[in-house]
Amino acid sequence: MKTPPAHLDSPAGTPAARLSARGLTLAYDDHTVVDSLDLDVVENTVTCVVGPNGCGKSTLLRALGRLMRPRAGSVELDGRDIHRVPTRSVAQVLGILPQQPTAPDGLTVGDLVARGRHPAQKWYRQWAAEDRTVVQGALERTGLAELADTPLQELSGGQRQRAWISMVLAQGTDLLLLDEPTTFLDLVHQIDVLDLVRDLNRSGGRTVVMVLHDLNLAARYADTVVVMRSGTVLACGPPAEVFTPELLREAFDLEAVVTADPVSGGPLIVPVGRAGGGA
Ligand SMILES: Nc1ncnc2c1ncn2[C@@H]1O[C@H](COP(=O)(O)OP(=O)(O)OP(=O)(O)O)[C@@H](O)[C@H]1O
Repeated sequence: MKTPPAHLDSPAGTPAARLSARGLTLAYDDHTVVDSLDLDVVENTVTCVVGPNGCGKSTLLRALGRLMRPRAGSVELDGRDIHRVPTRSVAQVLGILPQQPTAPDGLTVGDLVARGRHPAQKWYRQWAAEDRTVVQGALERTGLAELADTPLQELSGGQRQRAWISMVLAQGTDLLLLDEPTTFLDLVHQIDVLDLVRDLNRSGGRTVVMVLHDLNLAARYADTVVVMRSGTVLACGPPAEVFTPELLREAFDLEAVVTADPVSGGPLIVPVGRAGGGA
């Protein structure tokens, strides 16, 4: 994939939006899923949230994206409780790709990506040449330009995932929250998407928080890894410091060898088996 065009960058000269969680508790009915969690997302970096199934990663991401109200504590955007910030203002700085996004039947790829522009549009300006350029740039950036007129339901899982990523890109926000952006993607497209995310961060100034299951991809692409277990943060820091055999045992019940990734020089996790030798 190519370097992101300038119009997909964050607005020049504007300070990056700050996102944090303070004593965040999230629950579904009486089931507490995230418990008194504190997190400061460092601006202009890539943060990967990892952890075993069901530990609360998606729930945390949804709350960070204002899709869920906390039971206690808060999510703060630039120091303000995110639920006190108007929806449109949030959408202008924060784009979220949930785990299982849904779209109405018949929507084409181009229509979906164009929807990403809505928060950027002013009441007096419905659709401008700039919006068209941004949508086209986002489609090209994810290799979908030729499928712009294709209905979403006719795409493969991987193509559909890239269409949603294009929509979030077209939103042009400072902050990108991505839940499993590599779901359904083959290995080459996984690397393409994560290279794109890194480009958007490195040359586009975006702050990225993404949930990833693949620890080695997290090790390669994250500046900071947040390791969750049972709704709390077990460890947070650079992958080389966080991914130790002890931590992997504690967080994932995984016995693993941690060696050097011959490509990135960062940690490479080689699973051995379940810690304790159980089935
Ligand atoms: N909409 C919901 N209603 C009720 N319970 C939910 C809902 N969504 C998630 N849960 C529960 O909350 C817990 C955390 O789920 P969550 O999806 O946040 O975990 P996760 O770490 O993202 O998991 P995975 O790695 O499997 O995607 C699980 O026990 C799950 O069953």
